[in-house]
Amino acid sequence: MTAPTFDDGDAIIRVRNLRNSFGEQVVHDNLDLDVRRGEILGVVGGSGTGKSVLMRSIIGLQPPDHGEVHVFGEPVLGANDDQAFEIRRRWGVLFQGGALFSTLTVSENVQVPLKEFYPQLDQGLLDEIAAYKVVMTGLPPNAGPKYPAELSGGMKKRAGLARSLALDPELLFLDEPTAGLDPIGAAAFDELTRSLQQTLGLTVFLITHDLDTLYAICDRVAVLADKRVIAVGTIDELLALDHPWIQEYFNGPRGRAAVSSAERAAAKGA
Ligand SMILES: Nc1ncnc2c1ncn2[C@@H]1O[C@H](COP(=O)(O)OP(=O)(O)OP(=O)(O)O)[C@@H](O)[C@H]1O
Repeated sequence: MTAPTFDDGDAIIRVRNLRNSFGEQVVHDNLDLDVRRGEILGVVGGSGTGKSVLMRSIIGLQPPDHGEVHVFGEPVLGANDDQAFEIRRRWGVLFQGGALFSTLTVSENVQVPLKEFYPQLDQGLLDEIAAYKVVMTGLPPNAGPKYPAELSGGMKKRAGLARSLALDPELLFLDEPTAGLDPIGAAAFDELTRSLQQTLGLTVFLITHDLDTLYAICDRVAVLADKRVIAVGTIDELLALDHPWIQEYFNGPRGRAAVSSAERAAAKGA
């Protein structure tokens, strides 16, 4: 199997020798990963391989046993409060399930990070920025005053995305953003992610089980297995590797269906 290369000079995220464990359970060991500036990197792996734990380690919510994590060239681990504040300001996170505050409206949810990072902003400006982010994610303007319970699953994801974009981040973390959406809703969310990434020049770290998403919008894919990232590359590069999980994942019935669907979409667009 071709060894993945980890010497990218323009890495916006750089993880080295990461180890995470919970009691006896070692989730990551000797894990390395580079995410290039401007790419959408899909992160895949079997259930429980530690995709979410990896994301939490990168954003500083899961202190590892050891290892190094640099984001924007700055060390995330061991950063003091001021340094952590400055780094966090530059990324947005959409957690699995959206993680909206149920007692706040969509607009108020979007304002949470704005108030934390820019407490001097007056209410009028906060409302204006929130309204802009709501519309930017394809929600109707009247979604702003609604509570999460009043939204469909797809609208909740968009509201979560609007909140993750509140601070105009350079880097976006998305944890299974299309989980639970019907195929049309999922495809629309993929399209939104791609178009925002292109217009805003974002880098996207995207955890997904959705093969259609990988084919539709990911520039490269990182595969988690055996407690580490076993390969990173385009889908074609991964398909050339002789690893059983990769072959089964991409060449199994769902993988083949995703290829057909991507080919149909390409033919339609041509
Ligand atoms: N706070 C925690 N305490 C104990 N174990 C944890 C904790 N967080 C995660 N784990 C364990 O770490 C492993 C990896 O979890 P993680 O949520 O990262 O998996 P995943 O690859 O994202 O899975 P899925 O695709 O099912 O969402 C799992 O076995 C999980 O039970």
